[in-house]
Amino acid sequence: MLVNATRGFLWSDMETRALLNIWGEHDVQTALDGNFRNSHVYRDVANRLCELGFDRTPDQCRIRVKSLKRQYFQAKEGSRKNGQYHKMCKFYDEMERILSNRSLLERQDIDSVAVGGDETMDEDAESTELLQEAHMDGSGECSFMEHPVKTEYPPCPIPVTVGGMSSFPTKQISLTKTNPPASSSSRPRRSKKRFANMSLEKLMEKFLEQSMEAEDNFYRLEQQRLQAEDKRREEEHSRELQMLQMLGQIFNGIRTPSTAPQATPQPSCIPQTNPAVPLTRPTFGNRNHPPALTEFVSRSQPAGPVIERSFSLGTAAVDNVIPLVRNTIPPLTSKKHKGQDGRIGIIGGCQEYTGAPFFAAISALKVGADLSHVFCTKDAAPVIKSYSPELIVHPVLDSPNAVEEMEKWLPRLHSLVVGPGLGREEMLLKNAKEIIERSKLRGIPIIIDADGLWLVAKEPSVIQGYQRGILTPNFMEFTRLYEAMHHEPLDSTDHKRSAQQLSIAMGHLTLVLKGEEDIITDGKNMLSCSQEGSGRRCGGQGDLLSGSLGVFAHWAFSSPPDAIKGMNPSLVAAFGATSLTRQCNRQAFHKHSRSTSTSDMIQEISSAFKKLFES
Ligand SMILES: NC(=O)C1=CN([C@@H]2O[C@H](COP(=O)(O)OP(=O)(O)OC[C@H]3O[C@@H](n4cnc5c(N)ncnc54)[C@H](OP(=O)(O)O)[C@@H]3O)[C@@H](O)[C@H]2O)[C@@H](O)CC1
Ligand SMILES: Nc1ncnc2c1ncn2[C@@H]1O[C@H](COP(=O)(O)OP(=O)(O)OP(=O)(O)O)[C@@H](O)[C@H]1O
Repeated sequence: MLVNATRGFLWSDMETRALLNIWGEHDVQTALDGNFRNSHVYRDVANRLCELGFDRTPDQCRIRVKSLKRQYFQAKEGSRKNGQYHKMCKFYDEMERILSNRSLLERQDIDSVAVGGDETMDEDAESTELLQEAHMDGSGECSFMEHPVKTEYPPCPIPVTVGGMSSFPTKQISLTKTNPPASSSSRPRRSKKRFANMSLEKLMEKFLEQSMEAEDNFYRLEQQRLQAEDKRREEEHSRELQMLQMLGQIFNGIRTPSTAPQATPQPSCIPQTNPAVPLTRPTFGNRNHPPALTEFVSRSQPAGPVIERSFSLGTAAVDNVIPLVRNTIPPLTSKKHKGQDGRIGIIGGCQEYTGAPFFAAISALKVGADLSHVFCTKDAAPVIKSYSPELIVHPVLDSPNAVEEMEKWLPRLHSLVVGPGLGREEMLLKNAKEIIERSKLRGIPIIIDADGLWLVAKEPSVIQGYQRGILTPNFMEFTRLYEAMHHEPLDSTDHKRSAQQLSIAMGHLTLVLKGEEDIITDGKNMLSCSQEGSGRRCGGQGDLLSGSLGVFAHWAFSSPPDAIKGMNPSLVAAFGATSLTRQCNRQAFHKHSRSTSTSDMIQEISSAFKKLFES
């Protein structure tokens, strides 16, 4: 889902930051280096931006980057003179970070690279041109007098749809007229005279001030337009929900007794040593499916049109899912280096809970990640570290600059698991929220579990609509989320329907409702994993699931779409992780029966993985 439709030349700050994050990636910069033609690189940039929900063409990305570089180089040049101009480039710090290495190279290349106005010129040539434009020569003549600086605004008024906002300040319109680079012969002489007595710095300062003012106006208007759009979308969304609920009620009303859900829980498939003391947790609601290994649910019974449509999209054969998971698993070859098969981050671990982040992190390693990082509080770190020398433990979650400390690692992480053992302290939840926001900008798959779901119940917008987000609630957490989103008690007779409704309300986020059967849905398709486990419900099984899901999610999102037959990568990953968790539970139970603990299950990851995905 696109969070942001194309808006021509107007770029919001969020969109620009996302673009800069992608453009600043090492692989993008390397691809741009020394490539005369860069259209394929910008195609890739536009694709990645699209994955974050921003719809931009490769050309728009390239022009935006070019414009940002121009602003940066001008500000940098100005800054060299009086230390003030850098404040006038909104994204100065970001550009500085990205270009600090490149600019040296580019400066050396100035003489060797051809300068031209061609928009398809290669990256180095663009930078050279930008540097030259920003450069003021020794005679005191500013080069931008010769080549008036192009702003990112178009040469015509901007169409704004929100009422009362169609006219722009005259200053802004006059600025747009400086857009086309005029040749020195066609430049009006008058303007040169008018500026002749002004000092160079004053002139530049004036120009930049006007640019900033114009830019601010655009952003203000754009923000108003977006707010209006958001409001409209929210209204539409709540109308849809109302419809869905009404249809659900109608559907419940017309269901015949033979198709009504049966509330009687099915017994566990594993024989229990003492039937008088059942080991199974009481189940909630309908549990009436064949004892198949897996089930790809496609509803054919009468349902309201909305539900019917949603389910009709998801029809795949049961046996197709495990092979798809297999297709995502990277081969073990001697050609790879450490880290390539997965660097997973776990956000969680506080004074009370040190086991949960450990279980999640070590499970990620055992499934096949190369590196597993835990970001926890200061007092939890030595404890977690003492469990295993294999984990990289960062005691930063409660530090004053926690977000910056964690953000430093984001470019290196392939996926993030937020919540195991996080606790519910306000400050920790705030830091977790901020790091989720920043990870979203980078397109990192984010799995939210345990206390992370507490945060989502309080502030759903933190993850709502993010297509690489996966929620893994147990029944309690699910109820909390459902009621927060729907403002009414959960009807626990039909888990699948409720899970679908919640996924839709969360913007088609993938949801794994854990329980006697694990229900996986993105609101359109539904998978159910009822692989035989056991009746043993020791704490920490959910952590094993979320940690391994971090790895499967990274693999699934890095696989080409045809490897997973076009299926949503989150669904494939979730199916892999739930099958594995249940298989571990089953194997551990065979060895340890009632004493089975999560550590015993973790011991089984290797053979369970082999059995499910490599045999
Ligand atoms: N070794 C460690 O360090 C571990 C640490 N952990 C960490 O602990 C933190 C808190 O997590 P949490 O799940 O205990 O908290 P919360 O959501 O308040 O639920 C508790 C309440 O919900 C209920 N309940 C639970 N499941 C249910 C179900 N399926 N169906 C129905 N009811 C269910 C249950 O009700 P009861 O049966 O007790 O009446 C109970 O009252 C979190 O950070 C987590 O990661 C764990 O990972 C374990 C290993
Ligand atoms: N009633 C059940 N029958 C069989 N398996 C179950 C049942 N409930 C949970 N499971 C298995 O345990 C896994 C974890 O679910 P659980 O409800 O224990 O999560 P959790 O409460 O979040 O765990 P944690 O203790 O780590 O917080 C599920 O994915 C499923 O495989």
